[in-house]
Amino acid sequence: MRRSFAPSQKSRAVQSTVSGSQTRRRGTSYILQLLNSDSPDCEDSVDSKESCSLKDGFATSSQCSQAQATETMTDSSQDTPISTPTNKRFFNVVYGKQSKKKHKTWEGDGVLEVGDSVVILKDTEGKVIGRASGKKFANIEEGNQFYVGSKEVEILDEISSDSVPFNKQPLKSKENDSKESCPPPKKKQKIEKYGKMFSCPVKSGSVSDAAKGLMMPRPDHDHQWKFNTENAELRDVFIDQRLASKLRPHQVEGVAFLYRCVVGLANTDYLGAILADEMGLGKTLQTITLVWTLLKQGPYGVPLLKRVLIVTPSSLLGNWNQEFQRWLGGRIMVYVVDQKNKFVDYEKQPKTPVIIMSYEMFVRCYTDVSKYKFDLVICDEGHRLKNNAIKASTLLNNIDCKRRIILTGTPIQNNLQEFHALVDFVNPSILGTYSEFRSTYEAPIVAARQPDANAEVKSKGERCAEQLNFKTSGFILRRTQELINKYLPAKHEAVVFCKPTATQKLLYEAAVDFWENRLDNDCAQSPVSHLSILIQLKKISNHPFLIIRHDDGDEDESNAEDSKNDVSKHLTSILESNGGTTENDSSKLNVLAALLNSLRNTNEKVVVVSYYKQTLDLIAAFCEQKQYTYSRLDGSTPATQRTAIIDKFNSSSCRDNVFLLSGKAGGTGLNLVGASRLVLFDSDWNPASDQQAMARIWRDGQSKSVHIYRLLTTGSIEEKIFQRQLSKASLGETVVDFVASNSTVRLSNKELKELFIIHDSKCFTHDLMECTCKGDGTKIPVDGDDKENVELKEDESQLNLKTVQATARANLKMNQLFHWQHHSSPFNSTLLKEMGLEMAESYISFVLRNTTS
Ligand SMILES: Nc1ncnc2c1ncn2[C@@H]1O[C@H](COP(=O)(O)OP(=O)(O)OP(=O)(O)O)[C@@H](O)[C@H]1O
Ligand SMILES: [Mg+2]
Repeated sequence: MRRSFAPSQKSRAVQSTVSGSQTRRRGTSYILQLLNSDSPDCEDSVDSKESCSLKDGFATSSQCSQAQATETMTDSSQDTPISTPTNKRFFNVVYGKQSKKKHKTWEGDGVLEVGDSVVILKDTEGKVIGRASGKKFANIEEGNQFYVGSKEVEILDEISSDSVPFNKQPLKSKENDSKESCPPPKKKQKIEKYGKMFSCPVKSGSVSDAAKGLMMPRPDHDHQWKFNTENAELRDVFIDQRLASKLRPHQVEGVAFLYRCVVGLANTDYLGAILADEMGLGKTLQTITLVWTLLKQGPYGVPLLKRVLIVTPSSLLGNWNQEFQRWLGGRIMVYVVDQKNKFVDYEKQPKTPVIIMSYEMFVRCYTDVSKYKFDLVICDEGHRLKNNAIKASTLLNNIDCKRRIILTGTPIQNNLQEFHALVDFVNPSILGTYSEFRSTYEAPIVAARQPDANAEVKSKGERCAEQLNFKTSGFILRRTQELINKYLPAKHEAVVFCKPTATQKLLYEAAVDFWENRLDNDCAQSPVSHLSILIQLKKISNHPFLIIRHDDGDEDESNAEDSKNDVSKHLTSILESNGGTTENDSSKLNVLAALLNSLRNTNEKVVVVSYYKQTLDLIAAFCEQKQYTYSRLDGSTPATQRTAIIDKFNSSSCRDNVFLLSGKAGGTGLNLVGASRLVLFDSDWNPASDQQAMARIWRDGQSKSVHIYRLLTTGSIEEKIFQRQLSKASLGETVVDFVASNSTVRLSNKELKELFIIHDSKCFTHDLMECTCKGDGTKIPVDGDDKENVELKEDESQLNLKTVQATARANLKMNQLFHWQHHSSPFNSTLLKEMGLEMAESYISFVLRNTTS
């Protein structure tokens, strides 16, 4: 009996064909379509022992992302015997020796060719490095880590076949190297000049008085000493009035900050900056303003910049171009490198001052790009440079340009090593080598966060954090979203706790029992990894359909051991003996169904975010069955189509009801203001990813009130991830204040059990808060200061909130929930109606709700 989801290439139109007849089904539905798929056999390929060191305790945050990564790999996949070029997928990867280390050292960049049953790892020249077969890889997604032959690989992103470097003719190198270099500054007698500086008159900038906008800070004597080697007259630099009049106050401050950094007013030796404003604060406009200003002006008369390189994720190329047009109209020439606009053709118009290209394209065209001189390099969504072993990172580092800006809404996700990598990119060596940094800052800060740290260790850690903060605050700026609340329409956020259905409960409990039984030392069978259980619990929470085991009988020997322990096989047989599954078996899907139904005859559009391709396939099938039209953007969407898909969906003429978005592929940077509702169907271990995804619709340009729904299966692993996020989000925030998250917590089996079991409650989170409200939405007055120290009730099941040492801000974050409305079922008559969830009442046990207006 073989069942499968359609492969990714086909997933937009769900594959529905006939297979064996042994499946037990209830009713006809899109599930039926899926079950009837004729796509060939599938199998899960759980390889948790290798992919994630989740052995004796709970995963660290990066382990968790690995866990997820592996999880996506375990989804069922197509198993077509012959792999043809048309059904191949290609991914940029980094590869290296197999290692269980959290921070891996990668050997190089490569490309992974994924056929239906074979994956081939090649280096960027096309040389084969390794192969793997016998497992199915159709659901590989960005961030996955696994082994191919003797190598370990990490998936960076999916690329189309024509983007594969060795599938292409090498780009033609230019006959005439048009490298433009700034003339070397004439050496001058600095002593003389310094004396002259004091009397140097300051003239107005190159813009006319009428057009004068905001004035930028003036250089001090040190700056003049170092940079005004020509002894030129000082000029005041103004932000063009046409732009200045558009900037929000925080953006004026942001532009001035960037100006101080890249001009060298903050530090004459280091000219880099990180603009780490939260999502939607307009980092693009701030950057464009800086670029425009310095392309026209400079503190010593001549414009500071001639040529600027902007590197961005491919899905944002169009966005950057549009933003340049929006704010500057035709006043600036921008060269966007894409499939049509080759980089080699830039030599025909080398005076175009701004080049925008994707990270992948930058790597491919590096030889040509490096022939040009750049005065400023900007890396959008630059947190991807946190891994300095990635080729893009190394090559960008090689660019001979001291002025570097990273833009990111989520600067630190896991640890201080990543932070060091980002800082080292913008201001090389400012914090020393990583090993120096580790001994000076990271080790004491992390030690201070250990549960058993004594007072001395704690105080040393705090001192180091303060020093680090001080050392970096001059070139890192982060502001929070509250700054733009007043410019945006109301935002209604809700965490919707969805009661598990009977099938979900049955499977959930069976999975935990299965794991527990195998823990028993006397048990003849080997234990089941915690990771496999986590995977299954998350699948069950999304929809029982996702656990169905696809047994194709061609497992090789290495899989035999896994299959013996195979929990999904066990669960599949339980599901089948229980009569199979229908769409009603997922409470979250029922809630989504109710929402879509309530919006059917309106012009409101909904973004639905999931981190799992298989779940997006399922929702796509659901939409088709219910005749909702949808757009979709995931890792397999070619870069060339992304902008068009987004623009089409945002346009008022587009009638699509739904936008299916992969949280991994499209979470960052996108503007999806065409939709006014967003459903986060599942959550990531990393709160920053969820925040990124949820910020896509509540941005400047949004004209309607927005509704954001985070769906959690009540009492399940999802709720526990949410609880962990509440703690970790706060840690993440303080990381810019440089207090690192200590993510090396391990849990005992007893603690793991607490984590795995489903809690029978309307809202486990509310229970842990020990909130005394009646759950009728009436807020209990909270004295902010008194509540400052309220934490979740100590409980072993809380993912060791205590041991990750929730900071004061973590408490504050948790406390924010006290300011939300708490609604327990049965609900008052208007609540669910207002939320568009009236039809889903029987599936919802609790709602946490908040409005920002
Ligand atoms: N001053 C402004 N007035 C009107 N609209 C603005 C202003 N600043 C930014 N915007 C708009 O706000 C939206 C979000 O801006 P942008 O994409 O630059 O955010 P971001 O900070 O880069 O967020 P993310 O981290 O999600 O990429 C864009 O549509 C942009 O045009
Ligand atoms: Mg952005």
